[in-house]
Amino acid sequence: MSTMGNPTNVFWHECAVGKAERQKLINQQGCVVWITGLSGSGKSTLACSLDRELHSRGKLSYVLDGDNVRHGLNKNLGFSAEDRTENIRRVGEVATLFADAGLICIASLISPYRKDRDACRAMLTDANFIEAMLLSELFSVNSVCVLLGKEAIHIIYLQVFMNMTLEVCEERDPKGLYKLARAGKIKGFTGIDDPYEPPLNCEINIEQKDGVCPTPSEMAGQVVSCLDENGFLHACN
Ligand SMILES: Nc1ncnc2c1ncn2[C@@H]1O[C@H](COP(=O)(O)OS(=O)(=O)O)[C@@H](OP(=O)(O)O)[C@H]1O
Ligand SMILES: Nc1ncnc2c1ncn2[C@@H]1O[C@H](COP(=O)(O)OP(=O)(O)O)[C@@H](O)[C@H]1O
Repeated sequence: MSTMGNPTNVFWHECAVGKAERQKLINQQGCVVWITGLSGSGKSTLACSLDRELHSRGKLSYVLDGDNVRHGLNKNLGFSAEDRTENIRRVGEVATLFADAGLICIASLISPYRKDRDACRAMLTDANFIEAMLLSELFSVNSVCVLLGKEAIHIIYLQVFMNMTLEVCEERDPKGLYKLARAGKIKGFTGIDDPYEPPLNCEINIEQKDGVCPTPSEMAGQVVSCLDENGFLHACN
């Protein structure tokens, strides 16, 4: 019998404490900041800087970094298209749980394929969220919470694109992986002989200006501003 696919005879068990109660307890709204980009584009650097900035603002966050998750939860996965899809799916599911717990979950993975990122966005979206998004064009997210009730916004997903050229990433090459990939010693390396599909729908685009890359704290500032402007750093009363 297959263990994959939709489980049969398995039922959802509602717990005594709901998301709204958890959020109220820790005075913040759970959401996911999903950072995508080439190896060497600065995903981990931004994740750490953002984590530190949120911590200093009294917000509880947690980083799920591709490299780190592949040491444990996903250590049975490689870099085939199927394994990358499963890697993204699992991290998306874990990020959903963290956000449901009320944390700001920062996921930083190459996540090269659009369909996998879209599947995560969909995982973190439900009918209430879509309704909230429509209303949020008229009101701030906090107003939307009030209008729709505390449970209205279940989970929010913000995608950050590290929009760095392959040349910049290859020049950095802190782990020497591009060099190995160019020498044919790593097969299927993203950007070299495996595709990276840039987002069409990211909320935050981080790029060089006049050939200069924003500093780690400027990159974090850009994300914090977006979270703040959209009300995610305020309590949802
Ligand atoms: N073939 C291949 N392609 C890309 N990256 C590779 C590969 N082999 C190993 N690595 C190292 O794995 C890190 C990327 O892991 P991710 O989980 O983020 O990848 S993915 O989202 O499943 O594509 C990546 O880390 P970052 O450099 O931080 O992106 C690399 O260190
Ligand atoms: N904003 C930045 N400006 C200059 N160098 C950076 C910046 N962000 C990251 N780096 C450097 O680029 C390299 C790759 O960054 P890293 O965060 O490890 O990327 P990724 O996680 O996408 O592989 C590191 O040596 C890091 O110090």
